[in-house]
Amino acid sequence: MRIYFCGSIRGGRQDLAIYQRIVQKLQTFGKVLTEHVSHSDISEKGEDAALKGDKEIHDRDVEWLVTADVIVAEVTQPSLGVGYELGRAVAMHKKILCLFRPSSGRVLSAMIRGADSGSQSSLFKVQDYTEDEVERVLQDYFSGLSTNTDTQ
Ligand SMILES: O=c1[nH]c(=O)n([C@H]2C[C@H](O)[C@@H](COP(=O)(O)O)O2)cc1CO
Repeated sequence: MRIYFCGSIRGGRQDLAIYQRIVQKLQTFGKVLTEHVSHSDISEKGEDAALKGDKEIHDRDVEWLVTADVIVAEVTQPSLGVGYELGRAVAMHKKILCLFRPSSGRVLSAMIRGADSGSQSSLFKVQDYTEDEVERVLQDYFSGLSTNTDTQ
């Protein structure tokens, strides 16, 4: 399973510790293409622009999106890049899980929450969670995916 993880970089790195827990758990389900999003040496300046220009970062990430089986996004810290990735992934008809922590005091964008039709079969899911339950929430989502695959 190829998993594309989205998390804020230039939007702010405040949630880095939770990104690390998410990526660690995702690695038990498959290959995380964007593991670097959880690296503590990537600041809010982004990946080393001298090594990789913005165009290279964009083109590489869109290519990874194309090959991904599932997208998991932590959307509590608002990020233009994450919003863009999600819009592109919707257009590609990918399975998407967005994770949001209401305890942050923020209200999630209607363009993200409203993309979840609420139906069982929706490809786009928004899940509210608290930090202590993040591994369980991921476990439940991925168990559901394999059950669906088994019955297809
Ligand atoms: O250096 C980068 N590398 C990179 O892979 N990204 C991608 C992955 C993240 O899910 C998303 C973060 O966007 P932003 O930087 O606008 O918060 O964009 C974004 C940047 C910097 O914008």
